[in-house]
Order: sequence, then C-alpha cells, then structure tokens
Amino acid sequence: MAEDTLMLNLRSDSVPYFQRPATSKEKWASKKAQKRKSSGIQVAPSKRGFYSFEKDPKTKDILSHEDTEEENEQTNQVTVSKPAPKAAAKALSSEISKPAQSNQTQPKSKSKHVGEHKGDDRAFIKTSSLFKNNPDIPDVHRPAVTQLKEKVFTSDSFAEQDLHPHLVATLTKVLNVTSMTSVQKETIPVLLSGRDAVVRSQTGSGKTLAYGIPLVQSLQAVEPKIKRGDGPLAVIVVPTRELAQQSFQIFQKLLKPFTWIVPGVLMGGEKRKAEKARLRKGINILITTPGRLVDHIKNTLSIAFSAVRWLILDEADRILDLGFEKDLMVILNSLNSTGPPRQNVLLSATLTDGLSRLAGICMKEPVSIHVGENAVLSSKSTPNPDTAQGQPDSFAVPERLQQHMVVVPSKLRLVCLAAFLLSKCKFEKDHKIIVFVSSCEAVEFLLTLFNAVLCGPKAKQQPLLSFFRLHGNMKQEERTEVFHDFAVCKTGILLCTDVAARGLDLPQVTWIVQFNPPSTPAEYVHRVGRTARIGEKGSSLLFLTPAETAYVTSLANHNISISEMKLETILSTLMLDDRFTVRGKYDSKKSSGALEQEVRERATVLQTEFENFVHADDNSVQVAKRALQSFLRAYTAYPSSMKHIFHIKTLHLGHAAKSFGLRDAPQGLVSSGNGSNKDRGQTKNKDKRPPMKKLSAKEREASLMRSEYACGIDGNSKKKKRKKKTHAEGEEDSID
Ligand SMILES: Nc1ncnc2c1ncn2[C@@H]1O[C@H](COP(=O)(O)OP(=O)(O)OP(=O)(O)O)[C@@H](O)[C@H]1O
Repeated sequence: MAEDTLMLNLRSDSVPYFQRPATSKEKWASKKAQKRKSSGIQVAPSKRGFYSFEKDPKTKDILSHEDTEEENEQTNQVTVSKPAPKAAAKALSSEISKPAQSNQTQPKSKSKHVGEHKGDDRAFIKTSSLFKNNPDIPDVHRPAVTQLKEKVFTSDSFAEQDLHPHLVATLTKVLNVTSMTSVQKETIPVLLSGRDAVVRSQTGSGKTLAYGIPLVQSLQAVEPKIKRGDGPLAVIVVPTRELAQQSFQIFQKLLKPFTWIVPGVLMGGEKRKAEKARLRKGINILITTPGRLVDHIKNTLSIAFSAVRWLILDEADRILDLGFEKDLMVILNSLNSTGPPRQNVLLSATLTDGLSRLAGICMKEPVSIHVGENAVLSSKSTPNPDTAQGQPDSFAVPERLQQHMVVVPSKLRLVCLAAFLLSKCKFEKDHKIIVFVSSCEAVEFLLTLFNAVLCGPKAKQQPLLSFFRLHGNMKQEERTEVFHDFAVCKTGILLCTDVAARGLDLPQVTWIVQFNPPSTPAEYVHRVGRTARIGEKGSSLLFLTPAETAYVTSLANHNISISEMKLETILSTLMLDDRFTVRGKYDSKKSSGALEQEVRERATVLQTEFENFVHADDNSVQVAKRALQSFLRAYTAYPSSMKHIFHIKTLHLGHAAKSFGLRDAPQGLVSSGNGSNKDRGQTKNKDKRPPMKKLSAKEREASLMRSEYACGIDGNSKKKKRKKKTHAEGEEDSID
C-alpha cells in the first residue's frame, strides 16, 4: 500500500473508535451503532484535507459517555477482540501474563487483549484513548529560507600540495582519498604556512584531514627527528571520548610511514594509571578530552608541554560551552606558561559568538576559513565581529540531506517513533538509523521497551530490528564496543544522547531521528550531520509537539529549511504489520474511513503492548518513571533563548507519561517552582518522593550540560567529584 495514500485525521473532534467495556445496555446500543455505521456513516474530507468520520447525531448517545470520560482524562478500558498474532504476542506473553501489580483498578471482565495466552481470562487492557483530547496539529509556519550551499569536493589532488610523497601515498592507499575537499584545499596551505586558523565548514566535509595532514607534514619534517621522549608537540582537544578514539585512529593511519612520531589518546573512563605510564613513555600527538587533560595537568608529574607547537580545538564552539570553559582556561594557562610559539587551530561546522571570544583568547591574527555558498571564502583577518553581535549565524547543512519534521501530540510520540523505525528497518532495506534522545534513562527505557515489544523472542532468531545504545552512563569498554559495532554494522538503530552528536563519522547512516529536539540550532546541525557525509545522501526527522512548532522558525533563522512529514503517513506503516491487527489481515478494498480506523486501532494495540510491558512489574514502572523524570528535567534545561518554545508549563504531564508507556501521570515529579503542571492539577504531591529541586537559570544550563546533552561529554573535574558523591548520571562517574 502506498503510504502517502493514507491520511487520517487525528484531531480530537473525530469519532473515537474504541469503546469502554460495554454494559449490556451499551452492547445493545453498540450493535445498533454498528448497523448504522454499516448502513453508511459519512466520510468527508476535513479542512486539512484528511478524512474524518462525520459524527452521526444518532450515535451521540453511545459516544457521550466516553466523551465525558475523555474530557476528564480518565483511563479507559479498551477491549481488543482478538489475540494478537504471533511475534509480538509471544514476545510479550511472559510479561503480559504477569499481573499488573501496580494497577489496583483492573476490571474483572473476561475479554481478552492482544498478546494474552489462550485461556488467560484476564480482562481488559487499560489505556486512555490515544486519539482523543490531543491538541490540534497546527499548520506549521515555514518561513522562506535560502539554504547555504557548500561544495564538498574540488578536483585538485593532494599531490598538488607541498606534502611528503609518503604522506600522499598513505592518503591514497590507506585512507582511500585522492582529491581534496574544499575545506582541505583552503586549510592545508594556510596551516603549512604556519598561520593560526579558524575553520568552518559543514559537517562531514573532511575537517579532520584538513588539520591532520598539515600537522603530520610539519612534524615529520622536524629536524632532528622527533623522539618519543620529546613529549607532546601537538595537543588536540575534542569534546567526547568517541571522537577522541576516532581522531586517534586517523592519526595512526596518517603516521604509518612516520613511525617515529607517536600518537596517543587520553580520555575519561580509561585507567589513569595506564595513561600516566604512556605519558611517561612519551606521546607526541596527544588527543584528549578536556576534563581528562585537566586531570593530568593537576595530577601527573610527567606531563610536560615544553615542546608543544600545535594546539587544535576540534568542535571548538562545543569546547567553549559552559562546563568546558574552565577546563580550557586551565589547559591554555598550562600551555602558555611554557614552550615554543604555538600554532592554534579552531574547527567546527557551527562557529558561533563563543568562538570569536575564544579566538581572541588564544590566537594570533588567525586566518578565517569559511567554506561558503558561491566560493570558498578565505580572508586573512580575525573572525567577523558581526557574528559576535547577536546576529543569528547561518549554518550550512549537507546538500544531499533531506530534512523533515513531524508534529506529534505527546501521547502519540512512542507509537509514532516505533512505527517510523518499523517502516525503515522492517519494511525497507539497509537502513542505519541514529535516534537522539534527551537523557541516558530515556535511552535505557526505549532500548528495553523496543527490544521486548518490537523485536521479541521470535524476531530475535532473525532480528529485523537491531538496537544499540550509547550514552554517558555506560562503562567505557561498553561504549567503545558499541561505537565499533555500530560503525561496522550494515543495518541497525542506535539510541543515544548527544554524546554521539559531534564529530562521529559512522559510515552509511541513512536516517537521523531527533526524538527530542536539541538545545540549539547548532546542535541540530551537528546531529543531522551524522548522515549525508562527504557528499552522500541522508535524511533526518525531527519530532515536535504541537506546542513546539516555532522551532521550525528558529531553525529558519539559521537558514535551515525543513519539510513536514505527516504523522498519519508514519502511523500508516502499522498497516503493513499484522502483529498489531485486531481484525485479521487488512482488506485493501475497505473504505478510507475504515482504513483510518484500523490504523488507529493498530496504533492503540501497539501502545497497549508498550503499556502492558511497562506495567508488568514494579521495576519496569520505576524505569519508565525515571525516564519520564529525566525527560522533564532535560526539558527544564533548554537555554533561555529557547524557553518560548520549550517551556515545561506547556507540557501535559499525563500525555508525557503516556509517551513513556505509563498509564497515569506519576505524582510529585515536578516541583511548582520548576514550572510544573500544577496549574493543570496534575501534580498533587501525594507521595513522599522529594520534588525536583528548583534550579537557577545557571544551574539549569549546567544541568543541561551534565545530564542530557553532556551524557558522556567531559566536564570539569570539580563537577566530577560532586557527581560521584551524589551518584548522578554522566560519564564522570567512570573517572577513577
Ligand atoms: N578528500 C577526501 N576524499 C574523500 N573522503 C574524504 C576526504 N577527506 C575526508 N574524507 C572522509 O570524509 C568523512 C568525514 O570527514 P570528517 O570526519 O573529517 O568530517 P568533518 O568535517 O570533521 O565532520 P564533522 O563536522 O561532523 O566533525 C570521513 O569518512 C573521511 O575519511
């Protein structure tokens, strides 16, 4: 079935399709309604062009009861007439057959639900209607935008640069690159001439080699030959451990013909003692995360910077962010106090105000290299001060990147994500997807849930969906393993936090899904930049709730244009999956109204499976609650410039809870001081759990760095100690 032929109206004014467990009176009325319906309920296009049932006034008596319930957002009991087919049913059966301990109000009817064992006469699934009382999906205002274009490749070969022939041979034979990219063509000669540089070019355009090649060229030419014992001649600072590992591997390749130059990596999560030993032996090109370098500056006697002649800050705008600034100051002070004159290079796809500040701190008349639309702009000047005056920066994204967004009411977020992943990984071939989520807990929650409900025991023999996870609460060995496994796999879904947003070069990623919008447009650019690299194709999908659609304008202010994908189109994939049917195989001759109804039914079956899994035992309820709480905390941490779009007051806690498979809004998650849903009557602190702490604006920004957006991103060492004490999340725990 062509996906886009199916359009549903998800607005709350369409007729609900699930009814409460019927009383005998209702059953009778229901039969009557069925008759009326088969005699031709009206289907008419809605004003947005979708089809919706016109309410037949005669059915009002049947519907009014449910309507009243829905208005009060009470829980409905949904009866699904037929056991779910095969895989999902089996996957869930063990979980579902456990009594839902936390649910005291389970009705005693004998109807079965999807996924139940035959003969299990447990009554109803409890779930409030997915398709009622959702906010209207607004028409999204998409301002006209001229996207910046950057040409990725040039026709010039590396041989045209003044490089050692062995280096050129290594590029061709080991790294498989022959012609230079635009940023390489501009940057290599500038750096070979000894100048400082600020380099900006789109994601996946080859910035690593743009600084790596001149660095290796210059170090191999040093006379007398560099010795290991000389210590670091180059320090490369990157924001995450995975990026440190990746850059290290590139230098290992580049240095193949120059074996006397030793690269090394220092990063959080590794054993300090082993790193100290390596530092003592000598590392000439030192690749490091900021926090761990500061750690060694303070605690390792054998670290000496007297020979350092290169400082490279990759993802420089990130390194200047709150949380890294102090670390950077310690590093710069330590480097500045000793050593020969130094060449400094800052690189990123999103140079911002902060970068200009940084350039002022550590650079001497840097050359600004900005790969622009019509030509490669290169000016021998300091960075443009205009960008420091609050003017939004324009960001280029890869030309072959197709960007989409979907507006999804909170209640439908979980089924929409699942339907999207199924559509790509089950019903299409060879997709590799990265899903960005706002917290470590949410990653863990989704991983467990999707593995159980979407994969299940049968699917495990022949897994169609294979999930990976990456976040800052994982042990370092596991992080390294996942990073490697996802890099080499052909198909798979990586659920991750922003730990994977910057710099990572994971081959053949086809889709980037942002389940939670990132904190800034710059982070958006980096996330989507994990696909469509080096001239390849790629796609991205951003989830927004109806209240968050102004984010599209915010992106447009940075010259980012995004098209809309319809929620209905994504959900219609469920029609391809008979695990979620309630009526057997779909009859393609059915009317569009019946089709609409069946999609909704299937979405509800899927949501019910999620909820059953979550409510199968207390532990999984707690996991879901923690994930919800971390989501709320992350929501409070959006920077003030984004608060007009992402304010916790606009969240409906009950609906948000549903997107974590919870049937009810948990009590006492958010304090009123934090912008709670108190005004919606959602949080009557009945239980004893402490409310979330009220944070100052600064603390909130810092928490943003620590919790969601920095899960695994090195912070400063003070924070590490504090976090260790409080068992807070983040990669710092693993620093020994
Ligand atoms: N001249 C080249 N020809 C072909 N491929 C290249 C060339 N230079 C780099 N690449 C490849 O392009 C990919 C992206 O390079 P790189 O990771 O350096 O991009 P980037 O600009 O640093 O991206 P990001 O901004 O996301 O960090 C890598 O796989 C790299 O091997």
